[in-house]
Amino acid sequence: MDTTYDPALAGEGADDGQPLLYPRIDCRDVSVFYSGKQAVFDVSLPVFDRSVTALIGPSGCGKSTFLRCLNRMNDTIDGAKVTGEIFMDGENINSSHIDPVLLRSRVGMVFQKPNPFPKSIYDNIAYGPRIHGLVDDRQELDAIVEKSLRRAGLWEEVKDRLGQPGTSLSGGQQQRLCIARAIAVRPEVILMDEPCSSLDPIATARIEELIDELRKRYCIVIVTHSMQQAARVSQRTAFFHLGHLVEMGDTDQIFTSPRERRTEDYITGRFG
Ligand SMILES: Nc1ncnc2c1ncn2[C@@H]1O[C@H](COP(=O)(O)OP(=O)(O)OP(=O)(O)O)[C@@H](O)[C@H]1O
Repeated sequence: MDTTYDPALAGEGADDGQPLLYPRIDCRDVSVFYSGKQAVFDVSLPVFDRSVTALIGPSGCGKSTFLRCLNRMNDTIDGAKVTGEIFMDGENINSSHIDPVLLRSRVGMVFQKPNPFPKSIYDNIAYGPRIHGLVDDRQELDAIVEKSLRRAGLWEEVKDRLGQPGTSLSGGQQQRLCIARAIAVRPEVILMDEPCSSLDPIATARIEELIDELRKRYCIVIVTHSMQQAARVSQRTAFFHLGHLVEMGDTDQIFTSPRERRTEDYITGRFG
C-alpha cells in the first residue's frame, strides 16, 4: 500500500476501500534538549492513522525522547526543552492552551515495564473514565471496562476476577491490562515504549497480535529494539541515529531496500 505522505490528503478518507491513511500527527523540526544538551535534532515526520509506526535505532539515539514529545511527557522531566511543532489534527500540541493532561488521554502511553495501579483489575480500567468524566453511571462504567478488556484480549482471562489486584496478573497480562487502561479513555493515538522488553516470547507474540488488531482503530507508535518486531508489527519505520532521523519509509522498503547506508548497516547488524 502506498503511504507516501501527501499533505493534501490530510484528513481525507481513501476512496479505494483501503484503511484510512492520513497523518494523524505531523512533526516539524522537532528538537529536544536536556539541560541544554541536544538529544534530538530537527526531526520532521508524519505519523499515519490506523497503522503502526516503528521507531528503531541504536541505544541512545533518541527514540524514547522523540516518542515522549508526542504526548508532552518530556514536560515532566526537569531541564528538558522541546522545540519545533507537532500538529495533531491540525493543532499544535505544544501550544500554551493545550492541557497536557487532556492531551495524554488522547495520546495514551504504554511503558516498557507493565505498571498497573495498586488497585483491582476493574479499577485499573475504571480510573481514567471516572476522572475524565466519561461515564454517568455504574452500568456505563461496567460497559467501558468490559469493552476495553475485550479489545485488549484480556476479558476472558479476567472476567471472573475483576476484584483482584492488577498486580496479581502475569507480566503479559499486566501489559495487556495497561493497554486496556490506555484504551478506556478513548485515545486516538497509542504510544508504546518497548512494550515487550520485559516479556517472554509467548507473551510478546500475544502483544504483537494485539497491536496488529488495534491498528485497525488507532494510530500506534512503537519504540522497539527488535528489528524483527518492527518488521512484524509496523507498516512504517523510522530509523534514528545519534538523535537524527536518518530515514523513514514503508517498513518493507526500509528492511529490503533502505536508501541510506547507515540504515543498511544497522539493519544488517554492522553496528548497534
Ligand atoms: N532524563 C534525561 N536527562 C538527561 N539526558 C537524557 C534523559 N533521557 C535521555 N537522555 C539522553 O538523551 C539521549 C537519547 O536518549 P533516549 O533514551 O531517548 O534514547 P533511546 O534511543 O530511546 O535509547 P534506548 O534504546 O537505550 O532506550 C541519550 O544520550 C540519553 O542519555
